[in-house]
Order: sequence, then structure tokens, then C-alpha cells
Amino acid sequence: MSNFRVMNHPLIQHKLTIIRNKDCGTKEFREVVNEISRLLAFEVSHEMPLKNVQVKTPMGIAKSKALAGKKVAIVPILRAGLGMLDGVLDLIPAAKVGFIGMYRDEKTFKPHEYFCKLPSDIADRQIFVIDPMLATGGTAIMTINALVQHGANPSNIKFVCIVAAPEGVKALENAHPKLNIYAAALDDHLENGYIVPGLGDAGDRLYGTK
Ligand SMILES: O=c1ccn([C@@H]2O[C@H](COP(=O)(O)O)[C@@H](O)[C@H]2O)c(=O)[nH]1
Ligand SMILES: O=P(O)(O)OP(=O)(O)O
Ligand SMILES: [Mg+2]
Repeated sequence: MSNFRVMNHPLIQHKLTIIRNKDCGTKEFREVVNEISRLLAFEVSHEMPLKNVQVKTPMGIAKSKALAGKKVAIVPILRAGLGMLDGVLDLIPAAKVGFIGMYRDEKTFKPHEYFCKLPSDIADRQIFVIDPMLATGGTAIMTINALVQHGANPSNIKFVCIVAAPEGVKALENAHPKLNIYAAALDDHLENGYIVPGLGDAGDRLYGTK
């Protein structure tokens, strides 16, 4: 699991405990997912490349730094990934946003794509794919495949989730070895396609559906 990292920041871990609780209501769940996503974006963007610049201050010239890498595109996987979008955009407000809609078949857990709208220059961007849950890995793999078909290179893609299952991390790493994968937690296992202990169905908990 070399390209997989768990973000152990105490604030992320504390907030994750709040949304794992089955009694956390829709409003608080949505708010805290947003807060965790902002913190995850902060941690993940730690690796963004910088260049040296000079800037005139009111007192002189400062040797300083500015972002040097590719421009960013954020791709939430609908629906659940939408809950993470505002938190990531808070930190990277100039990012373009693409959308991929996926749902899992209730019996087979196989993903089905129902929507795809990406920035035309997606292949030239650093891409953050966001989805709170990495379970079997099918949804993430199909999403990365779609991005590759649009010209993206997996080494320029970061998959950011909140809870991951070992099965999903392994499947995603096998399918896309160059991909970087980030999570707030690596849980125990899957049961009937759901992460245990996990937090349930993230989309349903975000939007109050069942
Ligand atoms: O515990 C879970 C497991 C899955 N989800 C939703 O499913 C997909 C990911 O499932 P894969 O099996 O990895 O394809 C994810 O988009 C979630 O929306 C969930 O909410 N909770
Ligand atoms: O992956 P699913 O089927 O749970 O979809 P959604 O994110 O719309 O809940
Ligand atoms: Mg769902």
C-alpha cells in the first residue's frame, strides 16, 4: 500500500468520530464532512510544488514562494463526493470542477456511470478526485478509467476519501499503481459491500435519503 496514506491530524480524527456516530443528524453530518474535507485538502496540498518569486512589500523586496505546478481540477463523484466539494474549494478556490455521477447496483455493488462533465483541459491539470468512501474500489476505478480516457495521467491524480476499506485500497492500487490515495481512516473490512465499521451510506447520510 505504498501510494496510500492515512491523514492522522487530530482535528480530522476527532471530526471523523462525530460523523461515524449513527445519531449524527443530516445537518451536522454535512457540516462536519465539509470541515474534514477542508482539512484533508490542506494536508494533501502539502505536496504541491513551489517556485521562488520576489514580491515588493511596503518595506522592501521579499524572496518568497508561489505555487508552481499544474492548475487544479476537483472531480467529486456524485452524489456522496459532492459533500466534500465546498471544503476542498475553500482551499483551492480557482480550481475547475468536473462531475462524474456513479451509483452502485444494490445487489452486485457494481458501479454504473450516469453523468460525466469534465473541464476540457482536464488532461493538463492536477486532479483531486473526491468521494467519502472507498469500499470495493469499483466506483473509484471506473472514475479514474474515465479520467484516463479523457487524457489524464494517473500520476497527476489524487484520490481523496474519508473512510477506506483494505479491499478497496488494494483493488484501486492494482488497477492504477501510479495513483496517490489519501484517507482519514483505513477501516477493518467490507460486509455486503459496506465498510465496517465505516459510517454507513455517505450519500444517504448527507442528503437524508434512504
Ligand atoms: O460503506 C459504504 C460503502 C460505499 N458507499 C458508497 O459507494 C461508493 C463506493 O463504493 P465502491 O464499492 O468502492 O464502489 C461511494 O461512492 C459511496 O457513495 C458508502 O457510502 N458507504
Ligand atoms: O455509490 P452510491 O450508490 O451509494 O451512490 P450515492 O453516492 O448517490 O449515494
Ligand atoms: Mg450512496
